[in-house]
Amino acid sequence: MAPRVLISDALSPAAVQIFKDRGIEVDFQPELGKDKDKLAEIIGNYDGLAIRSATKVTPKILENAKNLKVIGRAGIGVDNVDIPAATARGIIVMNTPFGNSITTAEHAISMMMSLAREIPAADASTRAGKWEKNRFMGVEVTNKTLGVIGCGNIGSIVADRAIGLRMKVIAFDPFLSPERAVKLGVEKVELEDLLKRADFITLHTPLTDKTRNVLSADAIAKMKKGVRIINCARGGLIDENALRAALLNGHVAGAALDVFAVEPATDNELFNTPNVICTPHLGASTSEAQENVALQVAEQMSDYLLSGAISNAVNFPSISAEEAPRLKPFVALAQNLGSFLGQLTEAPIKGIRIEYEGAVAQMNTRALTSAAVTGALKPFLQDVNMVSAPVVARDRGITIEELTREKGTKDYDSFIHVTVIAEDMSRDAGGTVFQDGKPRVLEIRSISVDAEFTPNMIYVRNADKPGFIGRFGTLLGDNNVNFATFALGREKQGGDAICLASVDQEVTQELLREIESIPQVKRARSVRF
Ligand SMILES: NC(=O)C1=CN([C@@H]2O[C@H](COP(=O)(O)OP(=O)(O)OC[C@H]3O[C@@H](n4cnc5c(N)ncnc54)[C@H](O)[C@@H]3O)[C@@H](O)[C@H]2O)C=CC1
Ligand SMILES: O=C(O)C(=O)COP(=O)(O)O
Repeated sequence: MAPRVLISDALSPAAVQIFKDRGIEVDFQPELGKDKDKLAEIIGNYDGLAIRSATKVTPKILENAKNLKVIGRAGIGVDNVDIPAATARGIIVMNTPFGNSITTAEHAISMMMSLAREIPAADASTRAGKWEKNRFMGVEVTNKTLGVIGCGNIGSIVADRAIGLRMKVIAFDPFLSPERAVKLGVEKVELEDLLKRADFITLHTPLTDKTRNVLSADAIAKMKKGVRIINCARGGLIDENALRAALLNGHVAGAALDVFAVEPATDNELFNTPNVICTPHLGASTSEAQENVALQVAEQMSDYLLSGAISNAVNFPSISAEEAPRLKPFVALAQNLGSFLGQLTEAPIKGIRIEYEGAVAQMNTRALTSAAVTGALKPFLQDVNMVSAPVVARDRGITIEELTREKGTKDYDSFIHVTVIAEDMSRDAGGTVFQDGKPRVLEIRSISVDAEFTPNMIYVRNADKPGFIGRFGTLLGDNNVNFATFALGREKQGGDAICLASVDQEVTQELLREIESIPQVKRARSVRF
């Protein structure tokens, strides 16, 4: 069945066409994001959800999103998505990190120029027939200092354009390297310094717990008198009450705001405050940017839903379209090895170690590790998947260790070895993918075997003594269970031995008990893949 995608925000219709061209069923309901009850009611029918900032993806929506695999944000900020809740449900969250950055930077510059020359107020007054030539006295931006808070993609474009306007640009961004600052032509400063020196301050950080209210009452008090503030990032970055007070007492000469603490902002105290310019979250609203982000998000979501390729996910490492088919059998191998060990484990798991040897060590091991952890946890937690597994493991105090050795110690190009450390004991198994693309288990408890993973298998630990195979075969025959394949391995002659048999029928607990009554058998378990 074709995957189904819901577009619940005003994306460019270009996205609809991409989904259709890729063979995905798409429902375009651009107003639905505003109706959270309706969204919660129908979200269960979709594999993908494409959004902008109007759709709030809350835990309640996610609870109903039983089939949802991917949320695609046609834009940058993902603060309207509960990422931990999406991750815990195994849902990929992806954005389009560059598609609207020039447009947003241009909006910030437009807002700065509008503030400097009071263009919106002058426009309204002129059209009202007032011709107030003496009322509006602007300021030049040339030679003024612009303070950029958050100098990432958008902040750097703003800095570049401001330098073109002959401004001096200072930037506060803990992650801005001194080399990058030199390259951009900005002076890297601390926040205090920026607040004291800037004539204009523009915000370009994401909204996080660290950046919320970065322009607090305290910060505003440290600014130069007559400062002008531009916010085209997120409303929560400024304490709106403190800003209003500073505008009213003249400490701040003006503020240009594209974003607000509560959106849609239809009733905000700042609207009746002097020297404020407002736009309704238009930072990304140009036809160029909207086309860019819509096309990109539709392609990314289609890639993921159709081939498992992942780009620009904020909660999972990228897997390119070329890499996805190559990685797929190794994902199956890692997951099956983890699953095999998870199914044998009875005591709580304390840790999982995954070792990669040879060519596989160069692959996307984070994705493979997630697959191994998924396999190990699935026997206990049905809903876990590759996206949620690392978080689920961390929340349960399970340590995940990943080791890579580019030079293999085995006779295979690639080898994955998984160890599940439980409170009672550790179990391990290793394997590879053969030329036929099928994963094989080649080692269990350091004993060599060679078996494919099939839906119904019996795993037996026994003593390497004559008589076991005959009795085992007879018992299965008597119970109408047919062997498909049969793999044996032993530590040494007469020592510990193992057997992994693939059978065509389901294996009952009763049959396992009978197998365990064969004198050479120490343990018999059914494992399913
Ligand atoms: N108004 C609008 O329509 C739009 C708003 N945005 C907003 O702009 C934000 C920035 O976008 P990009 O530049 O593309 O993101 P980015 O990730 O390229 O840059 C963000 C920068 O903020 C810095 N940063 C993080 N924490 C910080 C802190 N505590 N103090 C100072 N700097 C900090 C980071 O180091 C990074 O360099 C987005 O998160 C989004 O919320 C983005 C597009 C459109
Ligand atoms: O990309 C972003 O972060 C934006 O804020 C743009 O929001 P929008 O898609 O215009 O609702």
